Amino acid sequence: MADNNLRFDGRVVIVTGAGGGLGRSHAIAFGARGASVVVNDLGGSHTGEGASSRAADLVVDEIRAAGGKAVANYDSVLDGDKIVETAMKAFGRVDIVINNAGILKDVSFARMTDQQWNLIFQVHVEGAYKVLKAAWPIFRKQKYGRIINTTSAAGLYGNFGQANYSAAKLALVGLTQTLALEGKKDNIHCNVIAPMAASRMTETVLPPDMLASLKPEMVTPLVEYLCHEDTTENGSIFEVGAGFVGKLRWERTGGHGFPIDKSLMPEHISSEWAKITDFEDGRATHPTSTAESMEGIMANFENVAGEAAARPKVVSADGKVDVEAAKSLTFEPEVFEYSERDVILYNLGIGAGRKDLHLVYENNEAFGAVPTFGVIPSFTAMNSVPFGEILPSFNPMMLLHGEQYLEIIKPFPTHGKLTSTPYVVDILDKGKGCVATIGVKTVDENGDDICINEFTMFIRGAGNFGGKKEGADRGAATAVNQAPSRKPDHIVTEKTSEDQAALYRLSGDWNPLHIDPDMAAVGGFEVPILHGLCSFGVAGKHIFKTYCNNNATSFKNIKVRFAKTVNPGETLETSMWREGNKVLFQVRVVERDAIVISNAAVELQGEALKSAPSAAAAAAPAAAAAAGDFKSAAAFEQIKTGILAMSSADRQAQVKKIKGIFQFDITNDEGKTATYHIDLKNGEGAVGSGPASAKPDVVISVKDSTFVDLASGTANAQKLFMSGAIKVKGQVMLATKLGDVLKANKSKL
Ligand SMILES: CCCCCCC[C@@H](O)CC(=O)SCCNC(=O)CCNC(=O)[C@H](O)C(C)(C)COP(=O)(O)OP(=O)(O)OC[C@H]1O[C@@H](n2cnc3c(N)ncnc32)[C@H](O)[C@@H]1OP(=O)(O)O
Repeated sequence: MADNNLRFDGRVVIVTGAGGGLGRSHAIAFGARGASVVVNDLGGSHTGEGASSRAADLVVDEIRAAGGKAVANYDSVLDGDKIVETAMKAFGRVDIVINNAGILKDVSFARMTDQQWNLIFQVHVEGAYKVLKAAWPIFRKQKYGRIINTTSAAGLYGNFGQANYSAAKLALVGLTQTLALEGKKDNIHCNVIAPMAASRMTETVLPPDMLASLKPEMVTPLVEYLCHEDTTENGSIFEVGAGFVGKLRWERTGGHGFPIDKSLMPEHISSEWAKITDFEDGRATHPTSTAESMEGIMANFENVAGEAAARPKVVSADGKVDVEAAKSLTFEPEVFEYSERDVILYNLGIGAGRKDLHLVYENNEAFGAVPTFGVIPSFTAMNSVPFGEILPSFNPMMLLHGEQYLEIIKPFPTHGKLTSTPYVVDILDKGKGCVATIGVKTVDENGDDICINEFTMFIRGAGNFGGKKEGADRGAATAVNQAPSRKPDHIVTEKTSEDQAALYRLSGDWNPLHIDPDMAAVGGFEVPILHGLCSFGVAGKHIFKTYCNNNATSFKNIKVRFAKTVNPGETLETSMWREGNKVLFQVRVVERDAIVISNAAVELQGEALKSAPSAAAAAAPAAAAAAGDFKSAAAFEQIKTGILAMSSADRQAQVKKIKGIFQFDITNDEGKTATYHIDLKNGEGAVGSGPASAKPDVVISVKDSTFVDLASGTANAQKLFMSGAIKVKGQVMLATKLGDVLKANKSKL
């Protein structure tokens, strides 16, 4: 026997229609367990006629006699504010509302009058509304409220002679479910019960021997349980009576999706009727929200008949996947036209900021995308892959990005038009999920190859379709890339922003999983998660900075596995190990100590192979920089290697130590030369036109075809030069970078 430990001391309960039957039972039970009770009853008959105070008074007396606290209220539920006022006047608060009052006007639909219809709606629906409307602001303010609405089996299933009552009772289910959603954040819970009990109302529809066993006291305990402060149940429907308590939910068949590009005719419906109505074929689901209810409809958006009909069938009726048929499919190429704005947006989306001018400022000499940008043009190509057709069961909310491989063939221009064509690489059956890899080849306007991507998707719950478990070895794309056990050579830590996913999605991945809490909940996540490709970009940016001097040609390829999800706002820590021409890396979420990117590597090429520092190599120029030894061309080179490899905070600190006079002689195609100098004192200085007044420590001569004649208007030219608007190549880039750092240091420029 359970203890009587579900108490309601200090709580105030309103029970409507509490003069008899269920309401009386609820009121007495709450009174006995410490609650102060407002016993509302108009005192009318079960059909709504008459009014007397007696029914409510008797129940109040009963509660008081047992040592409880109660007051009577004789208002109609249509005056719900007066009932709530009674509670506030008598007890100063309201915690629980039990909408129990109701009447019947049973008559067959053929004979039902408007008045009979309207009256039932008034008492049941409008009455519940009025009481709740008055209590709601109190609940919200105190961040607490418990509501029970009372529906009926007649509402859930219909009942002969009760069209008005059935319709009104089902309205209360809708009211309950919406209030549960709206009240959740303020700790207001709302549930609905369909009781079966002997009462003045059921007397008219049930035989006497059944009524005897249907005591209201067998319903009330569920109401008490649902209204207790420890109960988390919210938005649920229960059937209760004669000692039975059960929860009710919706069930929907797997249904049938018709092609969206063909007109739908009743004959089509007829031909698929068996499937539309089959609850037993293992495809039925139990949607619990509007978002879940829409899943079937959303999945069907990709059901395009014209193209589908022309393609070989990949998934058989029994769910088997013909991978070879999938590989033979060809899909429409997608064009991605972009400008510097898109490059900046992408770089911002992966955490670049105003301090990374070469990533966010189009006029900066070194402006360009982090090489991981290569996933963006190809992402659009995913639009032409009919996932619903090639995967055994596809639900976009259950899709997680599993792995990514990107091979860079040619550096990306900062604007242009790229065309990407997808193809199926493999479809594996991993039991827990289906793992599908889609390749995408991207070419520029000349048809030259720019990059190749392989997107691997893990679709949870779509496995066990009898497919193969292992795919072929595809070199770097499937390399294991085990992180070494030694200490990382480099670690870069970066806190993502709470708005990271909101920003990243603007680069083309509009998946609602990353922005819409309801959709994330359908996928089983507490909050919208960060895009895998966003974390991928953040880590890629760390490697780009650490090993590549931000040189866009230094990534040959990059491969990652998304091992765990990341939430926007978490701190990503990239650990890096240089092994031959690879930088092996992994990413950890610091707050949860969880490895979120594993089995990852960047293969370096070109300059980066020569200059990419191991930990020891990086230390030497940094040490030189720290010692302030900048007065030789060699030391200047060290600045370049050492300082630019540092984090921006360290770099700023080092630049502050720089002393020296730097002179730049820039010659254009016509042989005109302009000279500028920077006199740095502790990292501060201004660009001057003409040769340095004292003997320069370093003279750098540069030829640049895009360099315009700077001989006139030097003050202006000087500004342009420092802003990077004038495009110069080679070492002058470094001067521009120094200029950036100087600006960041609030130099007098
Ligand atoms: C429509 C356009 C498409 C474009 C795609 C991009 C759309 C984006 O909007 C979507 C996203 O960005 S989602 C966010 C990024 N991704 C993630 O957060 C996924 C994180 N990973 C996980 O949760 C688990 O690894 C998880 C759940 C994936 C697997 O974990 P577990 O279920 O615990 O699996 P486990 O027991 O470890 O392994 C089972 C078998 O699966 C293989 N495997 C594991 N993780 C994998 C992964 N990430 N990718 C590929 N395969 C993976 C394992 O090797 C194992 O195989 P086997 O049994 O053969 O050893």
